[in-house]
Order: sequence, then structure tokens, then C-alpha cells
Amino acid sequence: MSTTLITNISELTTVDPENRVLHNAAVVIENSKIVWIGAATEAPSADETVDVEGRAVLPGWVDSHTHLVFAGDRSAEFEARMAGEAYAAGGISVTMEATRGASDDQLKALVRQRVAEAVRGGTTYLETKTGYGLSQVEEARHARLLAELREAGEIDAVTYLGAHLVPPGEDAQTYTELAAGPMLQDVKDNVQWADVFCEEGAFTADQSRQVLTAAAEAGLGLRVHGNQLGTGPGVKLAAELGAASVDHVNYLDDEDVDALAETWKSWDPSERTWTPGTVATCLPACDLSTRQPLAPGRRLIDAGIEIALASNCNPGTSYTSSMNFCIGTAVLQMGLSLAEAIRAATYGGALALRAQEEVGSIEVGKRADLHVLDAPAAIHLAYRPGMPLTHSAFRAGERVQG
Ligand SMILES: N=CN[C@@H](CCC(=O)O)C(=O)O
Ligand SMILES: [Zn+2]
Repeated sequence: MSTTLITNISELTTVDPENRVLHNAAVVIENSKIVWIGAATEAPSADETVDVEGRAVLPGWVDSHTHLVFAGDRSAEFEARMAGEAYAAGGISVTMEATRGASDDQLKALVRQRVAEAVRGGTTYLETKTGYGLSQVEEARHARLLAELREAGEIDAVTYLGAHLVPPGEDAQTYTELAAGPMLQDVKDNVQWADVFCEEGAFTADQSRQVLTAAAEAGLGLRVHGNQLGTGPGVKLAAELGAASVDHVNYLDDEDVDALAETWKSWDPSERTWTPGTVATCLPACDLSTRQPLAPGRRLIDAGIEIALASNCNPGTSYTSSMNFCIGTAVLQMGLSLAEAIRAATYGGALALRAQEEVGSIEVGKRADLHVLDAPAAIHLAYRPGMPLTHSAFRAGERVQG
């Protein structure tokens, strides 16, 4: 049993149910868990002391939406978009080709490199997806590689996204049957979640429902990419099927907002009890990179819906894992307060992964996932956008950065 005292914290943003922000604070970690929080002057002694010298500390980021298994480069597509081309789902097949050509070792090394980048930016709990394989053999291979990384404790959650795009030249209904049938059976033991891209140019509501229903029967939790490029059925489908999250949510009509709000009726946000509903995950870096309107985070929060902020790190629409950037954008351009943005990128992400009992806030009994900023207060994340503000990070009590 080993204990670590982290002390001389100028500002400790707990994201606990009372949203407490403590000053001149300290935290004690025992092995992988938080065992004490309070005033630095009252802290118990520990085996090791880490003096953060007046820096701000907050929970490690929970990045609930990434696509890290890919090879190849799509910077030319991005450049064309900046010159006025529209984003289209078809770009996924460019990455599919490049990814199929990479060996297991190459893909694992690429994922590890991207996870390391995320950790350097303060991410301590991370989900990632398959979805650039798009054949039974390739999706199974990507799921297996990710399961190996999860077993090694390098990532936290794995999602099956076989229904990302109908591969060029294939029949949509035949591919849907595959994704809901044999492909799902091959991946199901290596993943915890299933996702579909329910959008014009990807999968219809009926096709998405077929894959998600089969995934639920196989014991997987559900998530949906929806309403990214226009209004559509994704959000309502996610609410109908009790998905843990619907991600993108750029184009929402009143019925979409009502459907999501309805899922949160049996949730008490102050006590954090009863059943969580469908989290609306906003992806601001993606919205900027695809020149879509920023997701309406303010409207969603005001409607009583829990939101998450995530990076959506992928080669097509959001080639960044910087959660610090997402926070800055949410505060500067989405009308969120700093506290709301931090909560969305920590506790909100944890809710989206149904990991809220384990991570997402600094509370006694939770996993010791801490993000130390090179700043005296967390508002510097928006006040000094683009600056390298991650000083150090602890994941399950281990120093993983800094
Ligand atoms: N929307 C669907 N999938 C990814 C983009 C995939 C790509 O273009 O490579 C996303 O979340 O934005
Ligand atoms: Zn995505």
C-alpha cells in the first residue's frame, strides 16, 4: 500500500455533485484511488509528496469519442475543404484503403502514438473505435488489436463501428446484414460498445436500428453518430433505443431536443442518482474542421440534457486529441461557462461511457485521474487558448505525464 500527497494546489476543480472549487487544497492518493481531499494545511502525511507549486488541478479529461485505428493521410482533403469543398462521408473509404494495408504492429504503434499524444494533453480515460476496416476480417482485426491495448491498460473502452460507411461497390442492405450478423459476432467479445453512423450517405434509420438492435442483443452498450451533416433520424433513434450517447448533434429540431430531454427525466443531476439518459456529445474540433455550425451545447444544457465534450480524433474530420482546445472553444464560442465545459469533458464523458462511478470527478473513492495545469486557475484554458497548459497528469494514481 503506497500513499501520495499532492499539495499546494491553488485551485482544485472537483466536478463533484456540489461543483466545489477548493483553494489552497491537497489530495491524497492511495494506490489507484483518491482517499482524501481538503485544505492543504490539514492534509495527512503520505509516503510521497508532490508539490504542484500553486498550479490548478482538475479531473483528467475523459475523451469519450475517438477513432485512433487508422493509417494514411487526408491532409489534402482537409486543405480542399478549407478552400470551399464540403465534407462528405465518402472520405472514410480513403482511410479504409490505407488502414487495410497496415500490419498489426504498424496499427498498434500508430494507436499508441496517438494515445500518448492524448495523455500529453491531460486525457486519462479514453474510448476509441473500429470503423476503418469495413470488412469482417478487418473489423475483427481492429477490435482484437484494441482489446489487447485495453487489456494492457493503455485505453479504457472500445467501440465497434462496423456501420461507419457502406464500402464502395457493396450493396447497402447486404453490408448491413453483415455488420448486424457475422461481423458483430466476430467482434463482440473484444468490445464494450456498438456505434453506427446514421446519416445521409452512411446508414439509414432502419439500417442503423438493425445493427444497434443486434448489438444490444449481443450485450453491447449503444452509441450513435447522428445529425452531423443535417437534420435526420439519428438523435431520435438514439433516444428510442436508450443509447448512452448520441454524438455530433449539430442539426437539431425541437423534437430532437425534446426526445433527448425525455431520457433525462429519471435522473437527478444534483444527487447524480437514478438512471442516466442519452448524453449529447459535442465535438467542437470536428465542427470547426468540417465548417459545420458548432453543436448547440448551450441549448442542450438549458433543456436539462447532460452533454459531453470529446475530441473525435480521426484523420477525416478532426485530427486532434486536444481536449484543452475543445474546452477553449466551448467557452469562447459555444456559450458554455468554464465549469460547464470542464464538467462536460470529465463527468459528461464518463456518463457517456457509463463510467461515472469510476472516473470523471475528484471524489474520495474514485480512480485517481488528475490533470495538473501549468496555470494557477483553470480559466487559463480559455484565456490562453493554444498554449501548452498541461503540466502533468496522473492516471489511476500513476504519473503518466510530466
Ligand atoms: N462521422 C463519422 N465519422 C467520423 C469521420 C470519419 C472520417 O471522415 O474519416 C466522425 O466522427 O466525424
Ligand atoms: Zn466519430
